[in-house]
Amino acid sequence: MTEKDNALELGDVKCHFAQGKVRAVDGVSLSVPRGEILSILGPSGCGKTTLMRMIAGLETPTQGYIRIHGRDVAGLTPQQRNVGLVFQSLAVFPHMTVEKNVAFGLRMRNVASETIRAKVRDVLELVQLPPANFAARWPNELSGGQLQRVALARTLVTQPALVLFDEPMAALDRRLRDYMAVELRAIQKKMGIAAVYVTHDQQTASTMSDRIAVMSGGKVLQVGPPPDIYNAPANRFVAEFVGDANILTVGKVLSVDGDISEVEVEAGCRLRVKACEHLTKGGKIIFRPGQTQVDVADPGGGMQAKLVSVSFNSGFYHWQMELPDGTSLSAGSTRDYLASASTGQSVWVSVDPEHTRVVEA
Ligand SMILES: Nc1ncnc2c1ncn2[C@@H]1O[C@H](COP(=O)(O)OP(=O)(O)OP(=O)(O)O)[C@@H](O)[C@H]1O
Repeated sequence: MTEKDNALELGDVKCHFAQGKVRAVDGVSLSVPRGEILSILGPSGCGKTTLMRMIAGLETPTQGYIRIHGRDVAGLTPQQRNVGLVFQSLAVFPHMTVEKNVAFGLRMRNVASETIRAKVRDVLELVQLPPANFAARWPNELSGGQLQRVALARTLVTQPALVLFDEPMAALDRRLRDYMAVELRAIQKKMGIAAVYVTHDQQTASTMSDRIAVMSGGKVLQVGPPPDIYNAPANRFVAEFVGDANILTVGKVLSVDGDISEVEVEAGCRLRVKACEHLTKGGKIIFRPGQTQVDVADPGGGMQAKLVSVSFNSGFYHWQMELPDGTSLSAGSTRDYLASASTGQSVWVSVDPEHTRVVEA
């Protein structure tokens, strides 16, 4: 892929505050190909908003370059960058109808009124707010999800080179947020505009994105498609941030047989894991609850644990176990493998070595 195919490129971008004492963004390099939606996922304070503000032209980088469709945007104003912003705080204008809200950006650009009317109608159809029902409504006559669509339509109507979303759905409830994530992705794909979506919510990031960049302490720790980030986390932070993870510490490597190695974990049991360069004392063995098996009898090579709790939610059984040293493990399945067990009883926990991953201590 050539640089021209990228809608956005960041090269070693830094933003330091307070004479360098606060390194809000500390050397981020990323590219977003045309038509892609990339999520920046990270906890509060990791530098997501500062990164977005630099792309939008609202904050000046301390170092590094930002290119939008191949053009270095240093020194350009937010308007000159032709970047669309959808921020949670950027509410729609309460004193304007839906149609006027959406038309606003085009009117500021002195577009002919006939063209404005046609474009506003098209974009309202696209965000599923049929103009016949919604064009004349006032913001206080809309639901949270509908308001979100108006904000999106208002940004898309100007056909920006890139759209930046900063937690626009944080105020919506879980169900609506999940629904809007699917919708937003469909609209973005239809328009073909590249987008960067900032969130601390891994579920929204997974649903929405082609790729996720996980950030912590001003740095990008891993970039990849959602399944890669989930199944092959680069380190413990990523593993725990993008879902539930069972984590055991390597005590001693007992044997290596090709790709598979048997280890004794610090919690005192033995486990077969996929061999890799981090397989040394202190390395962290990570496996997902959905890939963890539980049995009432030892299937061979299982770890004996105490069943602590059982719950059922959305079609999944969820079991919480404890190893003799108190380390917690969890497992989940649509089938009730422990139907005959009661809490407090011994069960066996095992995992296919193929589903384990060992990362640095
Ligand atoms: N203007 C500023 N002056 C000094 N420090 C700042 C400034 N803006 C941000 N910071 C600090 O930089 C760090 C990153 O802030 P940022 O707002 O980018 O994080 P975030 O990941 O977007 O967090 P949240 O999800 O809570 O919005 C924080 O420690 C913040 O306090």
